[in-house]
Amino acid sequence: MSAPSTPEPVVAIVVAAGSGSRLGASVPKALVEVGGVPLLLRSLARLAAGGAQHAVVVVPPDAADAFAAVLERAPLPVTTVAGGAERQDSVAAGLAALQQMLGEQEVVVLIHDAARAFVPAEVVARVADAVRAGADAVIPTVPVTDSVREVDDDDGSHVIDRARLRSVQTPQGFLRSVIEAAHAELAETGTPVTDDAAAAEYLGHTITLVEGDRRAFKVTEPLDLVLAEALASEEG
Ligand SMILES: Nc1ccn([C@@H]2O[C@H](COP(=O)(O)OP(=O)(O)OP(=O)(O)O)[C@@H](O)[C@H]2O)c(=O)n1
Ligand SMILES: C[C@](O)(CO)[C@H](O)COP(=O)(O)O
Repeated sequence: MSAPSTPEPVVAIVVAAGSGSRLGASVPKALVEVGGVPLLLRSLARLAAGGAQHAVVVVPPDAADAFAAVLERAPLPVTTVAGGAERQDSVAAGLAALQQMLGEQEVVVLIHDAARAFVPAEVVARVADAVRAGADAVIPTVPVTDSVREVDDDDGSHVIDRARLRSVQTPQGFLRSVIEAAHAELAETGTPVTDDAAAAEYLGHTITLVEGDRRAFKVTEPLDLVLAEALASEEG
């Protein structure tokens, strides 16, 4: 009888290098405090509670000191690396840092937006479990609740069946070998994507959808902070 295989460790890449121009705060969005706690630390706590053992935090190159000061309070071991101009560049920087840390060791990688600071730990665990169960690429999604129309070239529009639509959240989970190869291919071909599942799909991998949660919303605009503050005070 062969010994049971050891499950791969879970490492998070938390992209926090965006400026948050739509939020319009005086500090990078990941450092904006909600209930007195920066969004970045809230995200890290959720990832740790969901099973992440280490995090690579991708930070804005011009704010490294401010991030280092906040990360002294991180709830799990972290490595920091400077991000790039687009989210995709920041993910690539995080993957390169993982390569430096781990060589070729296979791990489950959870790629998460720092701005999705209230993602429940159960969603994090659900994504990691699906990767461990053999899925190539796993994303949490929620149904779309508005009616949706697509604008046509002639200024008209037509309705889209929302029953078939899903909003995509993070963390998105992959075996490291899968997402590293995908991002390398995108860089080679200069192909832009808005999320990492699209990167994996570009290489032909199947995307597995798991149940997300409305609380994993992305803090993007000032109104989102109202909901964030309400969730923070509900938690105490
Ligand atoms: N060059 C970039 C751009 C975005 N992000 C990160 O990717 C996540 C999703 O991006 P978004 O929330 O849209 O953040 P911003 O790009 O900062 O927002 P905006 O477009 O309003 O400037 C965020 O956690 C953000 O910090 C990043 O690491 N590097
Ligand atoms: C990855 C993502 O959160 C999935 O919804 C999203 O694509 C990133 O946000 P952005 O506003 O497109 O940068």
